[in-house]
Amino acid sequence: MIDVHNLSKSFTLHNQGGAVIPVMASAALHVGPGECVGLIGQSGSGKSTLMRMIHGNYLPGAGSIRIAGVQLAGAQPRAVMALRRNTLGYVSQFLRVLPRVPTVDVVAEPLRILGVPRDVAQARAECLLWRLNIPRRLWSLSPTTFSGGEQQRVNIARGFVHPFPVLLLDEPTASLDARNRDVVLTLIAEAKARGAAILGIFHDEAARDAVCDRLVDVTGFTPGRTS
Ligand SMILES: Nc1ncnc2c1ncn2[C@@H]1O[C@H](COP(=O)(O)OP(=O)(O)OP(=O)(O)O)[C@@H](O)[C@H]1O
Repeated sequence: MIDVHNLSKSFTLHNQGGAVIPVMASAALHVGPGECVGLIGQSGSGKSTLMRMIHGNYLPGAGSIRIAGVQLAGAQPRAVMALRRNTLGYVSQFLRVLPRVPTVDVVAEPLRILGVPRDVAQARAECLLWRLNIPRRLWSLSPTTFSGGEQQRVNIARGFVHPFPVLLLDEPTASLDARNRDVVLTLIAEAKARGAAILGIFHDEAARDAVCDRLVDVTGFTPGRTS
């Protein structure tokens, strides 16, 4: 489902004399259906950069990224958007929403975009908000004023509302208490059970151990490394 081959990435710092910073070379990984793979490696080793390339936010310098058979590296923006709509879910730590949109609509939106009827999409959104312990009185309000943990849970609900075949999770349990962390781990386990391929960054080792089948150390993709 996720196949990365020979991926390289450098950043060019245009505001610092065009300095080129090589971050990654010859990166390779595979995540199959029903599998959760955790990215590990010291701070600055390139975990987020790899995740952003796989989500299509950063362009790789070279190499191949196939998501459910679709070549992402070099794909047209329209193809990337279609992949994100149907196949590739992404849960980041931070919620980005338009102001004044009610929480339940924020969560239901990925389903609405796919043409799911409003009542069905809202019911699924409400179920996730309930499971993630977002109080019902907040469902009709915009999440822009919610606490950090509440916003993260809204983001998780939005990420899990459609049964994406491929999921990218960037610190999905970062600011959650133990009770909500367990809910998220259950959602991940359920996604694996229905066959989703999941790639995650989890700084919380207990969470990582609970859901990851394998770990990939991105330090092994540091440019100039001989191993
Ligand atoms: N947009 C960018 N422009 C320039 N350099 C960048 C950019 N994004 C990341 N980098 C650099 O790439 C390297 C890898 O960063 P990245 O955020 O991927 O590491 P990480 O392993 O996710 O770190 P952490 O665990 O601290 O979040 C760092 O040296 C960082 O400074």
